[in-house]
Amino acid sequence: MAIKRNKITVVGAGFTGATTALMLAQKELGDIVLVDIPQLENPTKGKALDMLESTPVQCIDAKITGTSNYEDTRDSDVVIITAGIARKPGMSRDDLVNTNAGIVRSVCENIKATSPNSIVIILSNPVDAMTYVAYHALGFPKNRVIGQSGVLDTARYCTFIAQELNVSVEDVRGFVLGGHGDDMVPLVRYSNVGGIPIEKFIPADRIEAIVKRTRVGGGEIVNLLGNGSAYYAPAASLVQMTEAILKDKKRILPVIALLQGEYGYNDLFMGVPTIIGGDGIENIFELDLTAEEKAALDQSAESVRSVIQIVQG
Ligand SMILES: NC(=O)C1=CN([C@@H]2O[C@H](COP(=O)(O)OP(=O)(O)OC[C@H]3O[C@@H](n4cnc5c(N)ncnc54)[C@H](O)[C@@H]3O)[C@@H](O)[C@H]2O)C=CC1
Ligand SMILES: O=C([O-])CC(=O)C(=O)O
Repeated sequence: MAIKRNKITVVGAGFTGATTALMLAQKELGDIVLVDIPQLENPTKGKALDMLESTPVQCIDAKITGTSNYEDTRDSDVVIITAGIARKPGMSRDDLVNTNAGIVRSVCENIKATSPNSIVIILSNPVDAMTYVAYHALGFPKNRVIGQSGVLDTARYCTFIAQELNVSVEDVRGFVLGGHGDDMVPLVRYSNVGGIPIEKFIPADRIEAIVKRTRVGGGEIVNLLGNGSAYYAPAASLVQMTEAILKDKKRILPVIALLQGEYGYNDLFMGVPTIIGGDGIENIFELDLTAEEKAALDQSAESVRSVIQIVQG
């Protein structure tokens, strides 16, 4: 039997989508189809061709194509949705909800028709609510609909810890729970450097500053860029999730999952630690939380719920 190459579709060929496509290719995770709207078909083809022409230089074997026709995405193994508008300084992610809900819904109808067996990763903001929209539009089992927030938020948190201690980022471990908003919950108690709790190294006021900076990490980049939002670290996060799926790595990653009783929440999409492998979300870990941590998570859950209510109409 011939061994099949992985096929990965990236919907939205803007900053995050194009960067993700290139990073996926650089890891040789499969052949990549980049999709955008018909009005942007030529620029999308141009970006894909430009990336493809970099492959001999980079010694990469990956086909990269651009299109606006979902037929070209047929039977993708993984579909990444980055389609939608991004915020500008002064806006919150929630300001994007109505526009992006319409976009994500229409994209998902196409994906459902052409790649019914795919695992779908959603990036478009406000991402917890967009993952809800995608889940309902796709009708796929919950393990195959995954939102990206925690990998990125954790990457920012770990960057700041490594900077604070001037140690390798490789030795920093931690994770961030909750919604992808300013009340997300970096879990200090479960964070360590080389296995040693960060509280042994970093004074409480500095930890508090790192937690605060993590919570507004997206906004910090938005303010610096001036005309859009982050894309390098978001793309790297999407690639890590895709690799975990396609290589069935069973990585422990914080992602947005449908909660049905976990942590006491029902029918809520929010960031929690999971096992990510060939079946998508293969398990959700329920951690013991202190009363303070649970109260912070409740507040984040409430924020997510209020945005989900907008898309419920
Ligand atoms: N969850 C997260 O951690 C993050 C989420 N984001 C979100 O990702 C989204 C994309 O961000 P960027 O790539 O920077 O924006 P961008 O504006 O550079 O690209 C978005 C692309 O989506 C395309 N698009 C719009 N409607 C479409 C449709 N119906 N079908 C296909 N493509 C469509 C646009 O033409 C554009 O090329 C935004 O909503 C942003 O807020 C960005 C970074 C991190
Ligand atoms: O901040 C934004 O609008 C984009 C995003 O979600 C992030 O970078 O965390």
